[in-house]
Amino acid sequence: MTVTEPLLDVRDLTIAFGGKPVVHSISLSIAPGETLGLVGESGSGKSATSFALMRLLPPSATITGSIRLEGHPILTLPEPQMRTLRGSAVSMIFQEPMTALNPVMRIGDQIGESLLAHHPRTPRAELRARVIAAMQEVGLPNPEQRLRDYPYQFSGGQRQRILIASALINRPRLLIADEPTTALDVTVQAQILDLLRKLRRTHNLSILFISHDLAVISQIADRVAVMQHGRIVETAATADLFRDPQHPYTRKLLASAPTMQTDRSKPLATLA
Ligand SMILES: Nc1ncnc2c1ncn2[C@@H]1O[C@H](COP(=O)(O)OP(=O)(O)OP(=O)(O)O)[C@@H](O)[C@H]1O
Repeated sequence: MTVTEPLLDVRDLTIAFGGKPVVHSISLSIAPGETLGLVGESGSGKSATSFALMRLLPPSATITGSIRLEGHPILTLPEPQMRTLRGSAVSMIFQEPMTALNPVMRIGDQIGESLLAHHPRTPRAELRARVIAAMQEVGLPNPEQRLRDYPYQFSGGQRQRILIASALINRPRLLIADEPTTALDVTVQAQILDLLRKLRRTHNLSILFISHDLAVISQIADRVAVMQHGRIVETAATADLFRDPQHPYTRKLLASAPTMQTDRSKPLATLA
């Protein structure tokens, strides 16, 4: 792969369920270290798109077009190779961490399981050290003691940190974050966004950040793709999108986000 090649390159991706298209010929790309925001209202096809990138859509879905991740053709790759890429090249975090965590498994074992899925022969002491390091990196307090705790013993924000630790322990190059802060209150949301920004910097991580909330996206994305009814109607650098939205739907999204500064004559403080 040359440095100019995108990490993720999606062309003309169409997804249909029962013959009914829900994603229509979308194209997008993400460069190494870049964060692309994907915004759109509920049902616009954001999650279907993200599951297609992981090749985790149910067999009932018909998918056409192409998805290349670090040059790998995701839609035609044999399943064993795809399993290798999941976790090690691309990982995903979701809105509700509680449902993604196993409630009866200690969190240290859950984070360790992600590592073992790709490195099954990791010696026990090394596994423990890697889990503790991963917990430290995402800001979980007292990792040596807390790795024996269960998910219910953590707050919502801490549970999202556990999932982030799990998702990143194999150092994937792309993180798909599907509404990762939607279930959290505003203060905790800001902390998780801070953490993602820090991890992006430290690891040159690319992020596909999915949200219905343009105000949240503006705090993290370098570029934004706006999705409506399964189509990407506009893609622009975040600052440009806010200053000069081209599509009527983008303008509608901007207008319906009252907490956001939409005065186009001034740069957005949050985009610094
Ligand atoms: N497994 C499935 N079977 C049938 N239809 C599906 C399936 N998954 C998604 N859909 C349909 O695809 C469309 C897009 O859904 P999707 O979940 O991708 O939207 P979204 O933008 O992520 O919305 P939300 O923010 O509410 O999750 C919806 O009409 C949904 O009902």
